[in-house]
Amino acid sequence: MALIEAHSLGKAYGTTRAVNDLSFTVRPGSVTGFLGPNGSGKSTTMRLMLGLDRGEGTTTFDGVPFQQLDHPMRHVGALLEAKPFHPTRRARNHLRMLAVSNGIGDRRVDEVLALVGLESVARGRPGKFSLGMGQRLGIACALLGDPHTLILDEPSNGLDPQGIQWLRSLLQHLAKEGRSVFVSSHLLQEMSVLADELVVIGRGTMLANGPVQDFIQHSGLGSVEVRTPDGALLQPRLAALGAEVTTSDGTLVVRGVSAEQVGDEAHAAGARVHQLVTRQATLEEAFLEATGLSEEFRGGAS
Ligand SMILES: Nc1ncnc2c1ncn2[C@@H]1O[C@H](COP(=O)(O)OP(=O)(O)OP(=O)(O)O)[C@@H](O)[C@H]1O
Repeated sequence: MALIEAHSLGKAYGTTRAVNDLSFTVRPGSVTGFLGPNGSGKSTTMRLMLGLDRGEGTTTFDGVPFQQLDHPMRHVGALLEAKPFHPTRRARNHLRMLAVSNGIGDRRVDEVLALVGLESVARGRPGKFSLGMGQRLGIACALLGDPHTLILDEPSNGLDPQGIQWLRSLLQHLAKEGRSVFVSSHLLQEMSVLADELVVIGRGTMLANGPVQDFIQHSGLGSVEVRTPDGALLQPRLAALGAEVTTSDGTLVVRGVSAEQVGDEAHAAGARVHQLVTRQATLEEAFLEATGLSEEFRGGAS
């Protein structure tokens, strides 16, 4: 078991509410993606979960708050935005220091260095590491205690495409082993293939929480595209059902009704259908729709 339960998390900076009454659970065996626009409160939420910021609410790991865990690194592995590496302390020594203070043996240090692909630079100094190498060292720290729970803030930052694919397989593998993985990312395409569940926030407030597929389907942005020479027969029937219908190149683009309903109406109207395609919204489209009104920082039109 490795259940994370966050209850009524909240945090204000002066008069700004960065996080507002957030409650969610991260189930063992799943990757839960944490999405929100810039400045929506993701990093603050993760710090609150780990007791690194003072605020409202509680987070428990199998029922126990982070501060009350014996050897916390063995229970919860965390990667936060600010990397606390000493720039001149060699990577392996940094890991060894962490290991000793958490009762973890040297063998595990070498294991995690190999796991993140940093064996060849184990004696290198993080100050000279690229962004991606620093990120891999951060992931090694998070994995050091072989924890059953991971909280990772933008772990794919600075990773190249191979690195992102590697990280995806690693996190999915760890989740399959029964661990809980809570991970934030701005890479929505990546999140759509990585995550099972989502927590989506805007301006510190919960916008959606549940399976990725539900979030995409509820967006209302999916459509059914019908290629028909008899659009004039079909269109009014679909409109009468409440569908939103637009035409493009002899194809009706229908929103708000299912493919079955479109097929049935075409049959009833005697309209010939040459092609009928269901097009699902992308996670990016669903995310933009859900967070559109809650963006903290919005660029002007170019
Ligand atoms: N130390 C701080 N002092 C004052 N305000 C802060 C502090 N840290 C964060 N904030 C504010 O709290 C809000 C949430 O910030 P946070 O960094 O948690 O967002 P985020 O979702 O992680 O953003 P990003 O995606 O850009 O990393 C923002 O309005 C930010 O300006």
